[in-house]
Amino acid sequence: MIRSLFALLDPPGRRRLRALLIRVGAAAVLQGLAGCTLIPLLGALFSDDRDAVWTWAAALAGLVLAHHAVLLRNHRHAGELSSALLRLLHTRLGEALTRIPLGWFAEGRAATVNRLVTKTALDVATAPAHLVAPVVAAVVTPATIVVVTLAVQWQVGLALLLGAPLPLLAYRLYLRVIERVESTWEAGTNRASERVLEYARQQPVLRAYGGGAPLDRALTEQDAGARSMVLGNSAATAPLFLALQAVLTAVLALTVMLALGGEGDIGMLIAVMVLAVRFVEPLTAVAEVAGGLRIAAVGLRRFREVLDTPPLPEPDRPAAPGPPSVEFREVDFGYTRDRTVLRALSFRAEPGTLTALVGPSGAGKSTVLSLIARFHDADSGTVLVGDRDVRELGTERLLSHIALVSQHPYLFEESIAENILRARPGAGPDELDRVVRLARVDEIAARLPDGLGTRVGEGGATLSGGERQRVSIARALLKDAPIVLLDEVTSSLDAVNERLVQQAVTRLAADRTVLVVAHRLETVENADHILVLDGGRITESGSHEELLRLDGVYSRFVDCRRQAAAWRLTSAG
Ligand SMILES: Nc1ncnc2c1ncn2[C@@H]1O[C@H](COP(=O)(O)OP(=O)(O)OP(=O)(O)O)[C@@H](O)[C@H]1O
Repeated sequence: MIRSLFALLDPPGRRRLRALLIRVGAAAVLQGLAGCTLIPLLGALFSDDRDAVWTWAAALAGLVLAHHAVLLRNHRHAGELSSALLRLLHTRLGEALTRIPLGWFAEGRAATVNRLVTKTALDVATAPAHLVAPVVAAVVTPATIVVVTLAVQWQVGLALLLGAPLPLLAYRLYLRVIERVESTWEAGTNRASERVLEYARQQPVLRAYGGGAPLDRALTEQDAGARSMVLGNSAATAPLFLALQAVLTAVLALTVMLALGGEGDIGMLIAVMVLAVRFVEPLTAVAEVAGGLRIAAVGLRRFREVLDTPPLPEPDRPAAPGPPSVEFREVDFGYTRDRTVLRALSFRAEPGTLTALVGPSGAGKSTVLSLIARFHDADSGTVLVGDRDVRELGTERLLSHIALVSQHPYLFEESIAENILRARPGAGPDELDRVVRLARVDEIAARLPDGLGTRVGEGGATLSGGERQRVSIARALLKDAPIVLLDEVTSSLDAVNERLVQQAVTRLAADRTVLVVAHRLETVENADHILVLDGGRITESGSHEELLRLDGVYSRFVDCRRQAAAWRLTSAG
């Protein structure tokens, strides 16, 4: 753990930790030496040498005072190191989150990040202050006592030396048990955090369909994990304390035998007995903090897993893209090694055209968009934007050329205007006005009490799905990127909203290269090029008329949409 802390810290932090360890070591030596002065002190007492008694009593008092003075300073320094470490962990995590491939966040990582920032960072940061000192003392103080005891009463010194591995073995066993129960508990706690977030956010769905069951299950699983953690902890602590008591009992028995056999004077033997107790004391203290130490070590490993997640490789000098085409050349991709989602996918979208992606659910349409925006890199083949490999453009330059409008756009808990201005914070009121009109957000603002200044709640909760998508289209219009990746809303919108969203999409598409995961017939019919995806492959491609003539998957898709539209018209009528 100390090694991992060193690896994590910056040079000043490393210097601080090194200085703290040296001072903690010095405090432990002073503690050991203070104990050892008992030998001459008790010897002087029993031989009635008053001068020597005062001298050794003064030495003992001096060592105890020095030990406490160093401890006091250590507490202050450990506290400073902890707060520096906490800041560093938060900063490093913040930096890592901006570098990690965007696809990483799609895999339910919100609870993990939340836990790292709140609990795990504290567990790790407080480790040097509360946990490292007992560990260092557990090694240095007994070592000092062994050295001195070997010098004055070698039999007892040897017994201490030979007995020391027993508690160490018990400690290793303890760590192994704790590691196993800790990881089950941690996984359960993470799952419970995710379900709690879901429970708080998705109350309408839960009330409509019932089903607090997943949360109940997750909490039960977490309880079971916590129970096995407590049970495992006490089961593994017992052998540790037993080992310590065994060493202590053996040493005390040996001392008594030596006394009865007339070896050494009585004062020294009593002092050695006291030293034997002091020998196990720091080891007992470390057993008490071992659980916390383990939790901090596991926390540090979790931090490292996130901090060491490799970012996508970035070019030294990002290339400049040409006219905004998008091309896939023989692209294979899978989220996991064992499942390929896109297979040998090839197509080209010319600049200024609209390409519609259609196909059954799970065909890989959204995955195509995520590879263009480089949320992930292709496993093989090449994705080109502006006739350049996206890997040569670098993520920052690539994303500056792309506007993304997702099916469920996220709006921040701020006003509509602030949400739109995120695309270009320096934009003036005229520009804001223009995109608001183009995306038909003016129609939303007119109905709201504070117009564009109305706050929209977490995630845009106070707006409808269609309204949220119009605000996000305005945001994309303000960004004015030459390439637009659009995932159309699948949920059925009312007729007015549908018409307004369609108008907004048409204006966004003008003069841009658009790739749209299309669910609306009107969008598909107007596309320059249609790609039909099935099972990660393009099974049909061409214009609307060409594909209808094939009488295949596309033609069935169109029939389906027409029936749905007719049904909606009939039911509206
Ligand atoms: N983050 C992810 N991790 C693992 N698998 C994923 C992930 N995202 C999508 N998939 C899987 O990849 C496949 C393609 O998903 P994708 O979302 O691209 O399909 P789609 O055609 O857009 O579907 P839909 O129309 O339902 O949105 C699916 O089988 C899906 O389960």
